[in-house]
Amino acid sequence: MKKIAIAGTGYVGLVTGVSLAEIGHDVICVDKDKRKIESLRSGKTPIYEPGLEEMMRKNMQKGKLFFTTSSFVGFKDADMIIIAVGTPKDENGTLDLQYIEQAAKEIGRNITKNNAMIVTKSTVPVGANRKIKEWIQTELKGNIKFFIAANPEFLRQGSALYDTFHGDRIIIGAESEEALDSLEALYQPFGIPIMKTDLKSAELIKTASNAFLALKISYANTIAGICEQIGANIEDVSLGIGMDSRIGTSFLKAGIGFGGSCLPKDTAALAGLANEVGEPAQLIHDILEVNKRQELSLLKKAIHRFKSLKGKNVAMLGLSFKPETDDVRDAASLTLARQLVMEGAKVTAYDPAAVENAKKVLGDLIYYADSIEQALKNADLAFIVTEWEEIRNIRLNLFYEWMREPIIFDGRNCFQLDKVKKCPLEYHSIGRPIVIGNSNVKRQLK
Ligand SMILES: NC(=O)c1ccc[n+]([C@@H]2O[C@H](COP(=O)([O-])OP(=O)(O)OC[C@H]3O[C@@H](n4cnc5c(N)ncnc54)[C@H](O)[C@@H]3O)[C@@H](O)[C@H]2O)c1
Ligand SMILES: O=c1ccn([C@@H]2O[C@H](COP(=O)(O)OP(=O)(O)O[C@H]3O[C@H](CO)[C@@H](O)[C@H](O)[C@H]3O)[C@@H](O)[C@H]2O)c(=O)[nH]1
Repeated sequence: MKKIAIAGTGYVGLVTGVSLAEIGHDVICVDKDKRKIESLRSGKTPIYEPGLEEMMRKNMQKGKLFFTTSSFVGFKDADMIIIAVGTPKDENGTLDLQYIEQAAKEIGRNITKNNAMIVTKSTVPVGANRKIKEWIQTELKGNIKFFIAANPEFLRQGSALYDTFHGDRIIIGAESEEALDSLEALYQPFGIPIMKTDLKSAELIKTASNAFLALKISYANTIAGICEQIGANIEDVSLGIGMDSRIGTSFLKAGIGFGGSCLPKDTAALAGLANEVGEPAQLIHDILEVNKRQELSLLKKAIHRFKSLKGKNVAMLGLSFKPETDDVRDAASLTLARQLVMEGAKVTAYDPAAVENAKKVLGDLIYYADSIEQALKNADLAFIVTEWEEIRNIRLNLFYEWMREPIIFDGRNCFQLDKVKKCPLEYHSIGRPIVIGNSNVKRQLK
């Protein structure tokens, strides 16, 4: 069993640390954020991820998993150090390597073991691992030999643990056979296909994969726009397209656009790389353009429907960028909320997990509700932004009972049109015909 240190204890670092402890390694997670480390030490995960807290506590109790703010304590005698710090977008849209540089230099200053493996899991631009090697080298205190490897992460938030144990592939890029073999041995117990390649190819696989997923979504959203014009149904069209196994049904779900900390950022980074190397890629820019338009597509429909949203009470159901996470980074809800307020609407939002994070970004620009009912009470219209199960399972009649006007703009196509038709609702969704529900039922309900 190896002594493994993880630099950065966010979504990726924590899930990786917990999973490696679970298969028997001795893991220490290092993070600069004192509050995060305190919370982790007390057995509380600072992020919401199904199953994570339980598995974390189990491995802490077994003495397999530790947390520290000290790079010295974390890195000094590690056999392997996994870099999982953030790589946010900088002002030019490229990936900011400042945290990677800090972490690499701290690793260089503190490692003592010969032949230590330094593995980058953070999403980095092509060529970053070579820079990491140099940053480590400049700080080394003696003649210590180390290896570097690129090992991009493909987990999805909301199913991060599941993905770690059941992912489609593990990509390892390195300069030496020794490094490739050592990482392959580490990952073999997961039983997931492992692909070995060179450093640059591994780095590119990550951003190119995310941009392809984003491409599929923007494609579905483009086709959804056509469906709206001709009266077709995107749900059927996407299914029909995806049943061709060369295309596949996943990531063809039309909606209010893709968000999160990865798809938008990595697609922009790939477009930037293409420009930088003299291979301008309009296709990749267009993925982002379509998404920007898509985020405001429901708002456009609402403005068209009401002429003005000034003074309207708007309920917003869902704030996180997708269900089963409290993350609001690059979430469509943020763009939509800001725009609605600019239009003069009063927005009351509900989310089962993401209110605290949304408050950090939106502050008191909008109101926050503790329940779906509270958000919908007396609303003139409602937007559905995140398809949490609790939201998908709302009894449709409750929109009618609670809202002043049961007019819904559903950005996630949560409800089947034939069910909506039986209820007293006005229902606008994405890539599907508008439904004006049964007004006889409306009277019965009253
Ligand atoms: N979130 C995802 O689903 C996901 C999936 C695959 C890849 N990635 C990539 O993985 C990387 C990490 O993403 P995340 O979402 O886990 O980030 P995050 O922001 O949740 O966590 C990053 C952590 O690194 C810490 N940190 C920063 N500098 C440090 C340093 N010098 N030493 C120790 N800790 C330091 C921060 O305090 C923070 O806790 C990014 O490159 C991201 O693009 C993310
Ligand atoms: O058919 C679809 C699928 C997704 N989405 C949206 O796309 C965004 C991203 O979803 P998803 O990819 O499931 O979430 P992430 O957790 O951001 O995961 C992506 O980004 C991670 C970080 O790089 C990668 O590791 C994962 O493989 C990659 O799926 C969300 O807003 C979804 O609502 C759609 O609109 N339609």
